Amino acid sequence: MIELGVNIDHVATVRQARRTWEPDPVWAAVEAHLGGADGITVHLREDRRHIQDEDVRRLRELTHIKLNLEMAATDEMVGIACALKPEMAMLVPEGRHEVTTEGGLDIVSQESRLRGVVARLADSGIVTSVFIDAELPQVEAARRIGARVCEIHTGPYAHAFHARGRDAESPPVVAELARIRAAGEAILACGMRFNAGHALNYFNVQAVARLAGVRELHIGHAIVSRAMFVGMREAVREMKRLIREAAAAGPAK
Ligand SMILES: CC(=O)[C@@H](O)[C@H](O)COP(=O)(O)O
Ligand SMILES: NCC(=O)COP(=O)(O)O
Repeated sequence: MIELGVNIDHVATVRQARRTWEPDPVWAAVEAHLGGADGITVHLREDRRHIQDEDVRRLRELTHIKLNLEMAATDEMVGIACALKPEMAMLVPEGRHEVTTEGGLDIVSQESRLRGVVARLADSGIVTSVFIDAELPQVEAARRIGARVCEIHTGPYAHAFHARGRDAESPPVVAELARIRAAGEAILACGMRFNAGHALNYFNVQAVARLAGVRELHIGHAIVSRAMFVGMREAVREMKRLIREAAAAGPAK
């Protein structure tokens, strides 16, 4: 079964637009769970533009939902993770001016520092995932620093899919998907867990869910957007159904 981690960052984005108390991301997490989410993802950004420290603390205190904490590989964030002990911490690159994460973490250029971060997290019982581009040197570096999970950045595939009018057969879309597939095969060959995420939505998710060996998809913006119209439980149910159907169809020939 492919698990769905629902990213609730943008529930907090709406709340922070007014610096008020609603909508509550913890409530959204519970609704997502009731809709069938297998876990919750939050990205505690250094600039705290959406999710706040208190949200993560309340998620841990008030729910028993598996938590994937996305974070920059900084001392501050590692300290927060070690105190809150999410089931998984995903290391991501952060740019202060980006609208959302623009690329994968460059592990190759900072291997020794990141090896220390992974070791600190492991000492607190936290599994480390790394958000990387679909590039074999990054996969190999992820293994060397001791990451147990790689989440492949699906943004380039999603953007190609959108730019090509949702034509799954168009060469750029096929090429991006092939890159994710090759990275996934390398991740599995290294004995790591193969996850994927970023900019997945109700139109583009099925091709990714059909990739052999993919274990978890992390999806936020599309689900939160749909939840505005149909409610969080239904938005999650619909996404789970698409993923289930695609996985049942098996890898594309
Ligand atoms: C790492 C990733 O692909 C996303 O989870 C993204 O970083 C979420 O953060 P924002 O919601 O701030 O875009
Ligand atoms: N790691 C990807 C994630 O959590 C969700 O990203 P998006 O669906 O909001 O682009």
